[in-house]
Amino acid sequence: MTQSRFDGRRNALSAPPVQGSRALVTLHFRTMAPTSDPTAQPTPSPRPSGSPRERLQDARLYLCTDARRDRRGGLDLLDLVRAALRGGVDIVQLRDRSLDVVEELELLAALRDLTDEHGALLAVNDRADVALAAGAAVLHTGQRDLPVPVARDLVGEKALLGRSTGGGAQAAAADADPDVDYFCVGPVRSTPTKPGRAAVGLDAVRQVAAGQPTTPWFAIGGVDLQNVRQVVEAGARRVVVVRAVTEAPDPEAAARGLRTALTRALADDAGRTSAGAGQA
Ligand SMILES: Cc1ncc(COP(=O)(O)OP(=O)(O)O)c(N)n1
Ligand SMILES: Cc1nc(C(=O)O)sc1CCOP(=O)(O)O
Ligand SMILES: [Mg+2]
Repeated sequence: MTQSRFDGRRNALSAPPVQGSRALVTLHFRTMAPTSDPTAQPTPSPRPSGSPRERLQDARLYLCTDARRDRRGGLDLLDLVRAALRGGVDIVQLRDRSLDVVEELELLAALRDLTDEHGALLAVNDRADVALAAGAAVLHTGQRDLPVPVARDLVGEKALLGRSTGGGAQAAAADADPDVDYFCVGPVRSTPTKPGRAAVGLDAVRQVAAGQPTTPWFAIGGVDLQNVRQVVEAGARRVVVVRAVTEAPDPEAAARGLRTALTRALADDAGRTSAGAGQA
């Protein structure tokens, strides 16, 4: 596992962190050890280079994961994320409220090395200060988190802002907001990963797709290999998953399988209908 330790100094080797109009946080990290497994085979990245906003346009598969402190008998966090990236994940979010800020920043520093190596995007959940400190490309907020204008003011213009919605008016508002770079629609199915949140169902996905949003959007909640085609047929072009990768016995194979299924379903759907043409 990569060892990244907080030392309060700027990492001269890394790209400068995204700066907000109000630079509340000036903490930076220095990577203390090689970031990749020297025995691992290099994986050619199919992902395009370009700005984070350009890469978001091409993103299809987004992984949220907790810190895997108990490992559940499987891979630790960095091995899991490395496997998921090899399998074709485009965006990785660390979502774990049990972490204190120092722990979260240490893990984010290591995750940033990994996502950078793979041309993927790193996302921080909820906290603008942590996103800034980690130099993450993406801050994701929900309906009960920082309001979008406040989040934008804190993280600055370069950062990508993601927003959770339950579809309907929330999705329409997110799509109309120029500060929202992407939004999510869910939970498509009820999920133990988000207890207490009622499923919005595939109808909500269909309704959002029918509105032909211009902002990139993802379906989330209970998405897996078995139902990803249905989700695409309902109009989604991108998906977020948690358990489908984090609880898989082979997370790399799981991510690759999802990616392949998504790509095939998208190609078939595009062949069946032109309604998807021009959709974000
Ligand atoms: C990519 C992505 N989509 C949705 C969520 C959920 O956000 P939120 O509703 O704020 O709930 P928490 O994750 O904060 O519990 C997300 N985090 N990421
Ligand atoms: C983190 C999260 N947000 C949701 C939303 O609807 O906003 S659903 C969800 C959990 C998705 O987990 P899984 O893929 O394991 O079902
Ligand atoms: Mg949140």
